[in-house]
Amino acid sequence: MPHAPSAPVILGNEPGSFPRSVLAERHPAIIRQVREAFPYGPATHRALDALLDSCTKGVIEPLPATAGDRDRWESWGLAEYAGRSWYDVPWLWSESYFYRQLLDAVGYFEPGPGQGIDPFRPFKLAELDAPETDEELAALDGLSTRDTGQALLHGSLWGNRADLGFRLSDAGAGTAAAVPGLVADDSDVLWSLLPPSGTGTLVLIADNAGRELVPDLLLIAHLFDGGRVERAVLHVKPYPYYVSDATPADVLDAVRRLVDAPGAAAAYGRTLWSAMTDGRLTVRVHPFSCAPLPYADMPDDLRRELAGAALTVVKGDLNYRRLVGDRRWPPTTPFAEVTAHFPGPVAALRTLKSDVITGLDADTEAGLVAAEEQRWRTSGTHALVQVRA
Ligand SMILES: O=P(O)(O)OC[C@H]1O[C@](O)(CO)[C@@H](O)[C@@H]1O
Repeated sequence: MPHAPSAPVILGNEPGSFPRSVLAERHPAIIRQVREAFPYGPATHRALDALLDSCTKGVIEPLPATAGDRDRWESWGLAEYAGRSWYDVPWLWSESYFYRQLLDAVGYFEPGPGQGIDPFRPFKLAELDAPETDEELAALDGLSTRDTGQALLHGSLWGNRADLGFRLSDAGAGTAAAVPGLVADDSDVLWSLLPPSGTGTLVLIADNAGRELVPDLLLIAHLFDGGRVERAVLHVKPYPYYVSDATPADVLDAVRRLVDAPGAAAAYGRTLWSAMTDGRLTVRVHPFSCAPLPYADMPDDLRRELAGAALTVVKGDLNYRRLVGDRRWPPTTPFAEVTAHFPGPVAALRTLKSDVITGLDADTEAGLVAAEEQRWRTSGTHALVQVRA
């Protein structure tokens, strides 16, 4: 068996690093934002205070004995990491566990008034209702048939920039013009895996709701309309995660937003509506979608499902980190090598919002470093389409 490539796992403890700033600054900001989202009662405020204390000054706490997913989390690393500093464990793990603990603080999992209430819903709905969303949908009316596929692929790709958590630390991120900064572009290979008259299944592992999920859905509708796929499976998160990650409720809100829109957007919405109604488009929530682990560790049932897809499209920065492994790879490490574990053809569509990168050619890396030192890795102004057929 060929030997799998490796590189150091990213932790949160390096002074001045991006991961450290997420743990030390972004997570407290998210707690503040959630605190103000709803008129929570005193017990929730106390629980949020305790989480703030734990994640800034304390250690990783276990889940309550009543938590239905406690065993799962123990096997995902909690047994090993409880009692350790949030900064000293893999950053992928500590970020993911932060969101699990945040939901605990607002009573998301326990019977009571907070059960099932998405603490991020006000921000997601505001984005879906924003005038920018109207403008993006109106632009569909002007697309020429010849370019539609590529335009929708780019819409889905750059939609990943509109990430609510990301905007907490970069106020201009959602509005600045997208630099035409594709650092890798395998879109020809992607289209070759989805030929017209395709009879296969597309799996799309979604990332953010709102202005990312809408273009993801438009892309899926386009693939149905063009006969490039027979079925599509949209994987979303089983519970609110990373502020804006899509859940099943967000999918329904987005499809309704489309069917209620004027012009071409409504036609795409109707394609999706009927595909959902007759079962060609299904929404899946797999527990592993919120796991703090790389996809190399995916469970067998998910592995079997993805093995049967004509293509799995993996959206966004976090999913990229999970796909290639959240490690300090030399940027020229081949994408095909770090995704060799994946059970079928896979495409990553991602704007660059964290240090992890693979699959660059040496000239591209040198050009980016010369122009921006290392800022291109996290600024969200560059993007990639990488495919392993
Ligand atoms: O929504 P996306 O594209 O997965 O981005 C979320 C990103 O937020 C961060 O976790 C930082 O909070 C990124 O590094 C991460 O990967």
